[in-house]
Amino acid sequence: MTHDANKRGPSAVLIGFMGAGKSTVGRVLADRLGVDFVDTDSVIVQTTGRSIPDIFTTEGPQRFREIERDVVLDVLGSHRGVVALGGGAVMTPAVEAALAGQRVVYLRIDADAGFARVADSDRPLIAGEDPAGRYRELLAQRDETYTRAGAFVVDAAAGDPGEVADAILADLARALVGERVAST
Ligand SMILES: Nc1ncnc2c1ncn2[C@@H]1O[C@H](COP(=O)(O)OP(=O)(O)O)[C@@H](O)[C@H]1O
Ligand SMILES: O=C(O)C1=C[C@@H](OP(=O)(O)O)[C@@H](O)[C@H](O)C1
Ligand SMILES: [Mg+2]
Repeated sequence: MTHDANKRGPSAVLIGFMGAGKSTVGRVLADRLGVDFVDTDSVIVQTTGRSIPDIFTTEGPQRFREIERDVVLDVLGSHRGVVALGGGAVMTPAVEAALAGQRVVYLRIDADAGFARVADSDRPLIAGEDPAGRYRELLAQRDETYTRAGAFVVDAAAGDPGEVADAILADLARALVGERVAST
């Protein structure tokens, strides 16, 4: 999906799987751009007053996706800075549709590197049996959607979070130059 230079929306929306660094890199990117940063998982925690694992356990994954969809659509419609989505948000069709034409950055990570980053975390989708296998399987299922939704694809393991943010900035700058050339 390419982005539409004339469409209003966030400066950039980061998508990709758990551990890609959306939350970490997104904050650095926002600092560098001098704009606000919103992580939709943090908004979910703030608005519900509950942790993500708690919502998954007590309400179930489907209800989590509904809450997530409402928060993400609200943020995409109102926030002009950098947005980091939760890894599964794009799998909700209404979210993927809302991302059309936006400056969407797919932070791509391979299964080994990504799992190593989140193996010790409390992410509910890898809380059961065979977390490494589950991680690999889910990533394989989602890669096509991430690729379709992302206007830019950036290697999430290209360096430390600052270096990944710089790689995103370089891509955004190249696109900006392309837009100016196209409009002259
Ligand atoms: N470029 C990077 N290099 C090394 N570690 C990273 C990088 N980006 C993120 N991390 C680490 O990986 C873990 C997951 O990062 P996070 O930003 O929560 O990912 P996501 O939001 O995509 O799930 C955190 O411990 C974070 O510090
Ligand atoms: O991939 C997913 O379905 C999820 C990713 C998590 O966010 P991060 O991608 O920021 O880890 C969080 O939204 C929740 O645990 C579900
Ligand atoms: Mg995150």
